[in-house]
Amino acid sequence: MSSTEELVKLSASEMAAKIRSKEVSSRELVEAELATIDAAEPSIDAFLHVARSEALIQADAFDRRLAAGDTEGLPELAGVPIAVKDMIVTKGIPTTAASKILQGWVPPYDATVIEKLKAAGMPILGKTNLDEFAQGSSTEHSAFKTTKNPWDTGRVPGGSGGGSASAVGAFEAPLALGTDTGGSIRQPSALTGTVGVKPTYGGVSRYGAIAMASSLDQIGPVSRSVLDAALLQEIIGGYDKRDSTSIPKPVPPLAQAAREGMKMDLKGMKVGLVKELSGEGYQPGVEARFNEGVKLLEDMGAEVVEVSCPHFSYSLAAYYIIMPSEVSSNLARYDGMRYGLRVMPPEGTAQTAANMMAATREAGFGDEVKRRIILGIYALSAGYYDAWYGSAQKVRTLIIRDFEQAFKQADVLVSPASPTTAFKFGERMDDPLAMYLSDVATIPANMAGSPAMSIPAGLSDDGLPVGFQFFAPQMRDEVMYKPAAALEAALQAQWGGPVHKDLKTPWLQDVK
Ligand SMILES: NC(=O)C[C@H](N)C(=O)O
Repeated sequence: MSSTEELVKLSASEMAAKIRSKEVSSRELVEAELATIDAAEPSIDAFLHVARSEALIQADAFDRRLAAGDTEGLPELAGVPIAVKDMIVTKGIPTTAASKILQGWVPPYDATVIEKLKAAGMPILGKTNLDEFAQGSSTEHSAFKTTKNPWDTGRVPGGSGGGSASAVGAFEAPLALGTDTGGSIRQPSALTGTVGVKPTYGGVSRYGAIAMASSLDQIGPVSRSVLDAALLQEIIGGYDKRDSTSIPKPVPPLAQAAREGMKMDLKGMKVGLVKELSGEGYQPGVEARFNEGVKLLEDMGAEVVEVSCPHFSYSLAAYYIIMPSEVSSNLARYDGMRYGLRVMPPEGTAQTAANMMAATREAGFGDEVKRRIILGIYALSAGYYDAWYGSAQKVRTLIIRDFEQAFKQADVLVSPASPTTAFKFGERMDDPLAMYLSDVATIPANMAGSPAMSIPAGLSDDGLPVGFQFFAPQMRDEVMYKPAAALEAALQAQWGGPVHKDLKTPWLQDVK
């Protein structure tokens, strides 16, 4: 039996191989991750809730199934534990969206992706921290705690899914689920040296994902390797009749594409460098690592061309009209009537339903959420609707056309995933625009509904991880997995292992 540290540093597919060869049980893996969580949480704070007993029960059930030889239909990652962003509902396990307004709510049902994880025999370790209702880029807007970046605990892990990214980055979980509305999987992955994928819109069911901006939201994988992300997306993806935007098509062969990529041969592939996603505002160390990555793609036989997507420059502005509009409508359901917090109006005020709702929302929502609800209501109000919301929707169409044009010139597009490395706590909290700009490179894919992913591209001059982003055409997610796996392999050959081999993990020292 390996030590806890050795075990938790394995990739998910390596863990799965050890389960199959009976070297470890699912229970042993869960126990190792729980011990790591206990040791890491005082410094990392990635979890809002650790589902200790549920995870052990699920692991034992899987181990019994394996012992009985009942393995039919089980995917490759069967038995491997996973963490889940607290934006996804889990039956019997508290789900808060990191908001006081949902504190204490225990969902009576599972999201489709959770049902699929359970069917795959994957124990759920717990629920990870996020910016309240997934609104933010640093996880500092959580109503409960701030998650630290394992590469420097004085810095943010990105957001909104900083909890999932840090949990995977700090070896508290081999895998996690996130949600990505404007970059909330990819930007935290870039900042923590993990792999983060936003699948095609409609490729993974949103049933049971707490709605932020429904036309943009998408659930996706966080992992420490490209192959692990592919294997996980194959498990959670596919048609679901309970999500009206779900695409009735099978999941593309993602793991096969990743394995193809690991052969490091990209002859015949055209890679498009997105001109608008570099230059001003991009940290020199980020651009340097990105350019080296592009060079490696070329060395493996890819042809690199520059493509222009002129309307990408408007995507942040249009996103900040469309997203708050949808937020203002989706968050209207938190009315103190049905679930979560209820605050009665102060004494001396009329005890009406309207006053109760106002008091509940005043106490239950944080400042960033209130800011977006106000922006959204304004953008949708009579007289402003056409000017704001209507124009933003037109920009969205132009962004979709930019992608269509670009994919005529290249098979896959690339850019840095985040213009900067991880920033310090507090640095962007008083300046919402600076915070919003963190997502400038990730938002275009959400606007177009197309798939995109970030993989580690090494460390910048400041010693912090840099994310390399790939974009693929809609419903062709496999197209990005091949070059991503190839680049990962080429980089690892250069570094002598995955990027996190250089991560100092003092919290693991005392874990037995
Ligand atoms: N959920 C996301 O992708 C959110 C994005 N970072 C935002 O603040 O809107």
